[in-house]
Amino acid sequence: MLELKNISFKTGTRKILEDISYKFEDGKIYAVLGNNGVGKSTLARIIMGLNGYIGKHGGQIIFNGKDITNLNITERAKLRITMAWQEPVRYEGLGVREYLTLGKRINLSDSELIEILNLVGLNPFYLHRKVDKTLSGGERKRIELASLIILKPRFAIFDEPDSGIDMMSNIMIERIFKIITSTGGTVLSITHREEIAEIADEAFLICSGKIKAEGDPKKVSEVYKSTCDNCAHINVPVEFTEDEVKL
Ligand SMILES: Nc1ncnc2c1ncn2[C@@H]1O[C@H](COP(=O)(O)OP(=O)(O)OP(=O)(O)O)[C@@H](O)[C@H]1O
Repeated sequence: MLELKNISFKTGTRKILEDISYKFEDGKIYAVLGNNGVGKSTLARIIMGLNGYIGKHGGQIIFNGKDITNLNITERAKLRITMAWQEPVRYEGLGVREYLTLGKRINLSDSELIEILNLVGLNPFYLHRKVDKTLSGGERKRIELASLIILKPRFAIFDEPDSGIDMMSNIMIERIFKIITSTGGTVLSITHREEIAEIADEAFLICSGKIKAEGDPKKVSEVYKSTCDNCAHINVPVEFTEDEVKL
C-alpha cells in the first residue's frame, strides 16, 4: 500500500500540486488522467523521489507503513518503486541483454529474456541490438517496458505507457500491467487516453494540481472528456466540491 498524504508542490509562488491525498492498494491498477501541464508527471517525480522534489514538497508518502518522504530515488528503487519514463533514455554502446539484466546482475536465461521480449512485442533478434539511437522510439519504449517487468516492481509508474507505440498495443499494455499486479505490485499509469485509463481498476483526474474526480475509470474519463477538452482554467488552481470528486 502506498499512501499520499496532502502532497503539495510549489515553484516560486506558483502552486503545481495542492493537497493530493490518495491510497494505492497492492495488486491494483490505477490511472491518472489530466491535460498537459496539470501536474501528473510532477506527482510521479515526487513518488519516485527525484532530486529537486525531495524536501521541496509538502505532505507525506507512506509505503507499506513506512514513511518514505525523505528517501532518495535509489533508496526507493531498493523498495522496488520504479518508473517507465515518458521519453526513455538511450545508452550508447549498451546491449539490450546487458540493459535488461542490469549488466548480468539479474540472472535470466536467453529463453526467459526472449519470452519477456515477446510480451512487449519484440522478436528474439532484439537481444543482439544496442539500446542506442539505432532503436526506434517505439522499440526503445518496448525495451523499457521489458526492463520494468524484469524488475518485479512493488509500485510501478508508467508515464504515457503507449507513447510512441501503435494503437494495437493496448492489449499488450494491459498484459504488462497485469503481470505486475498478479504478484501484488501496484501500477499507476499516467495517460491522456481513455482506453488506457479504462484498463485501470480505479482512476483519478488531476486538474490544475488538484484531484477533481476519482473512482470508476469510465466515469472519471467521462468527466475528463466533458470538462477538460475545453478547459478554461489550465494551471490555475480552482476549488471543487466534495460531490464532484467522489464518483
Ligand atoms: N521543478 C519545476 N520547476 C518549474 N516548473 C515545474 C517544475 N516541475 C514541474 N513544473 C511545471 O509544473 C507544471 C506541471 O508539469 P507536469 O510535467 O507535472 O505536467 P503533466 O500533467 O505531466 O503534463 P504533460 O501531460 O504535458 O506531461 C508544468 O507547467 C511544468 O512546467
